[in-house]
Amino acid sequence: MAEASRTFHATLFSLPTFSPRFHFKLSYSHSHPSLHLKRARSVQRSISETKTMSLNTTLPWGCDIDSLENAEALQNWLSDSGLPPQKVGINKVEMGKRGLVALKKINRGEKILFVPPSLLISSDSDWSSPVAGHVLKQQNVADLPLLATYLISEANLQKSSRWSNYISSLPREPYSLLHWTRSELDRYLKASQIRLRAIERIADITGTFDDLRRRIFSKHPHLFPKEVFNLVTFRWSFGILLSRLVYLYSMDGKVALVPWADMLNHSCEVETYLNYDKSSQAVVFTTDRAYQPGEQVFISYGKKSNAELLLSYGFVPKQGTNLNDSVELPLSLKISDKCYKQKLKALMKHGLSASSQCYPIQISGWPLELMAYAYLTVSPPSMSKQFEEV
Ligand SMILES: C[S@@+](CC[C@H](N)C(=O)[O-])C[C@H]1O[C@@H](n2cnc3c(N)ncnc32)[C@H](O)[C@@H]1O
Repeated sequence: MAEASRTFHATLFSLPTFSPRFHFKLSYSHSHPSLHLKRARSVQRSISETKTMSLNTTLPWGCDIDSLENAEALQNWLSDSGLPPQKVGINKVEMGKRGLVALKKINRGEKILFVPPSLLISSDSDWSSPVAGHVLKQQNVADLPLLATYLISEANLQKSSRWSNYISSLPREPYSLLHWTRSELDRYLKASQIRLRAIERIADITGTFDDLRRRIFSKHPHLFPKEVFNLVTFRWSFGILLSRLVYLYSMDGKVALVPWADMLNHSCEVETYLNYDKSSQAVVFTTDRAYQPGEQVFISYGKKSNAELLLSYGFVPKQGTNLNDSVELPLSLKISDKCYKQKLKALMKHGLSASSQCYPIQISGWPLELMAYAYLTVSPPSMSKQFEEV
């Protein structure tokens, strides 16, 4: 297998998408999450202010999502390209800066959007520069790095790419921990597992880019000039993919960018996800509530903790609004326990160890396994016959 595919294996398996089915192992903070996430929210602003400067000068594509720049052009292009008339439109919103807002009354249980497959961007989309696509596919580059390269290649073509209007509407700087420096991660995510996952993710992306550069880009500089295909543009394209890709369960698990649908913001209160609807042959979602004209329409990006949302999407929901928020509690067996050996034997029978077993605690509850571990650790010697049952 190509090195790039291997390098990206880890990241692919923690890929966030707008789907509950891509709900991987949760990562929780050891310190009080609301404390450092509050800091993270404030640093998000100061970091994006400083970073936008350098990225603005480097990236000649995308837009500033604080404004509605390019939104009208996107909507016109989408309707010319087969998107049917919509009950929602892009507007400025309180949660998520830009979002989709109801233009008419939308009923509960109604399907909306209807994005046709011809508007989906996936690893099998046609390249405007077919030779570049062919070279990458010949080298068995995995889907995610392939898509990241595709996005840069099309972005660089500007008006000559068929995706020009879409790319112009993407954030020039996607909110993402990928843009945080190591000292910012260490400072603001101190003692949080998210810090390690963000460091790993940045290392994965850097490693994947280095591998592509060494094996492919440097050998075909006319197809992949380094002024265009570099770490800055890769961080941008991965930031876009990680915060916007959609997992389409009914399309055999295809992972794609879905223009228009990716303007929907997340709400912890809704339980509805994007999917391909075979009967309408389009990407839709079914509302789980009614919306009045002017109200922002939301989907769910999955049942994720605040830390996970910060890691993949660069935002933290308002304090106390996310019932899926969780913190990981480490439990361990004291070596000074009078029954250490017997208890360890009981734990090992269940594939557990004496040191630091971590369990998620949510507002709504905690796993039975946590209770069992805790019962065992506090059981007195008189209960030694029941250790294994616990
Ligand atoms: C799929 S895009 C949604 C559209 C995005 N607002 C835009 O203007 O391009 C995901 C990004 O939207 C923002 N977002 C989504 N839901 C949010 C929320 N509840 N609060 C704050 N930001 C949110 C985050 O920046 C996230 O990375």
